[in-house]
Amino acid sequence: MFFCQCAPVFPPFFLSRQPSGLCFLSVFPPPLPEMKEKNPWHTPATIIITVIGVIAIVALVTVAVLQNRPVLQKYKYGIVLDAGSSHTALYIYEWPAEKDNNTGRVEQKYSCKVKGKGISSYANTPEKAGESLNECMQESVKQVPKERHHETPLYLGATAGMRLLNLENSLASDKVFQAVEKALQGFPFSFQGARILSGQEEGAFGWVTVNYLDDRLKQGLETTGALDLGGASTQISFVSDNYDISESPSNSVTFRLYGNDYNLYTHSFLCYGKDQALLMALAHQTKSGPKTIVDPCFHPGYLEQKQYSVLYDSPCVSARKPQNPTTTFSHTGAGNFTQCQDVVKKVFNFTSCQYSRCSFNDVFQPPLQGTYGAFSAYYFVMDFLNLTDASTPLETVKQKLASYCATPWNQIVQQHPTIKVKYLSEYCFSGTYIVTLLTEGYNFTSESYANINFIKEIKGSDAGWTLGYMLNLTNMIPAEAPDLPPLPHAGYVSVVTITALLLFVLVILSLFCFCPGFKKQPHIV
Ligand SMILES: Nc1nc2c(ncn2[C@@H]2O[C@H](COP(=O)(O)OP(=O)(O)OP(=O)(O)O)[C@@H](O)[C@H]2O)c(=O)[nH]1
Repeated sequence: MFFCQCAPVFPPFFLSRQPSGLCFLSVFPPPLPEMKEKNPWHTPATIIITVIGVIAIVALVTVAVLQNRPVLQKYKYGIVLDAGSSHTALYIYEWPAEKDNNTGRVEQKYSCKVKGKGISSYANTPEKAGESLNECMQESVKQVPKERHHETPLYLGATAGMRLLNLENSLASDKVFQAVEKALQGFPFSFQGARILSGQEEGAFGWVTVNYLDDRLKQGLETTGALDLGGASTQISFVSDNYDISESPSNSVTFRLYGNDYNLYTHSFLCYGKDQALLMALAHQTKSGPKTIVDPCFHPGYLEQKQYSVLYDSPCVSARKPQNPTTTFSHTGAGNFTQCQDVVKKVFNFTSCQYSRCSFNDVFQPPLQGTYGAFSAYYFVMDFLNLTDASTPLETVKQKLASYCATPWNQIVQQHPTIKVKYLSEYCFSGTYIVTLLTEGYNFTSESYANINFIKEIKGSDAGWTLGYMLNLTNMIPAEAPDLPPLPHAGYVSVVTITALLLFVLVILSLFCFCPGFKKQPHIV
């Protein structure tokens, strides 16, 4: 039977040979032989192994430390211009450069509100549409690091304002786009074109944005619906388990994102943004071409001279223009919420529905489901009215609106001296319109109204279609879930280091215990 020579190990441990011949690890030194032995640590093999071991441990620890050191992040960028009916906004998004095709989180780095009105308002002076973008674009040049300029995609998406202009005068719409494209090509970014988004795209990308920012897509959680109220159109998008696509295929958008399939219901109502809805409500009240209207949606004491030509300029109302009206009319307020709701209801058609169920205007809508994020003008208006708290019951919302609408105009102006008079005068109408659209239009009840969250942004990024649009065009959301390694990086390095250390100790022990080549007879001097 082979028993090893008891060889030296690292202090403070000692290997001592028992009478049976086996070696035992002990903290006590073996009894000194009567003969004087040469120090066994000084054998060449032991020294070489120890040095290699120490170098290996130092190397492993260095690698582990370096690997886990926070590295200076490099980012990539994307720019999207939201050319809306009321104004244009620019957004810069950034994400870690090394993760751009799957796991990296895209965040809004910067936003800029273009001065002036939306690009559709420049139909008669298209070159000014291009010029209007210069200030925000120049700021973008500073915001994006120079070395990234040429690879930063730049997109312009136009929504309902340009949809309406295109319907009304497609030549004028083309000229506005030409001017805008020429202006954007003058910047050092990778310009990817300017185009009108369909209402369906606007709704679907708004839904993608909200659910992406909430991390619902990556984690495969139940999604939240998206309610977007613009100036000229409004969108509703949600996933409903009871949505039979065959009933209305045009409202369906299907996605496969991170390995999950989504069948989204979405609809965009052109002319039902809050500015166009106000024009429709005014058109309803001026059908006969009166000189004065007493509008329940405006505060008592409000008085403004308005022009018929401006009111009926929009294609949403132009067909209803009264015959031979006077040039102007006096727009006065009565401040009555209930009567205002009656006026607002007139802009919807609730009577015709060729489907199993409808929202309004003969548009199919499946049963509402889950929670909703309501953004853009939903947020601006409800935030001003202090009605964004989801715990406020619908009845209380209506009461507060009634009290706000009844407040005299001069009092309102005094209470809010810094707010633009145009915005201020319209909050009574806008609030009433929002409540009516949600309850009478989309069929939210007192109960389901509590599922609506009025939001401006999520985790620092604005809610809206722009982020979803860019994520789609840059393929930033994979159809399949990325294969993630079973261990995080730090865990992987730790496991490797500990395993290597254990192996090293094991090798040393086995060398001395089982390898005859390493047997060393004590030198007797
Ligand atoms: N009170 C208030 N209203 C705002 C503000 N910004 C925009 N609005 C108004 O809110 C409405 C919606 O604005 P946006 O979401 O920018 O809509 P848009 O993109 O111009 O319109 P669409 O082309 O229909 O999408 C418009 O009537 C704007 O005039 C704000 O800061 N405060």
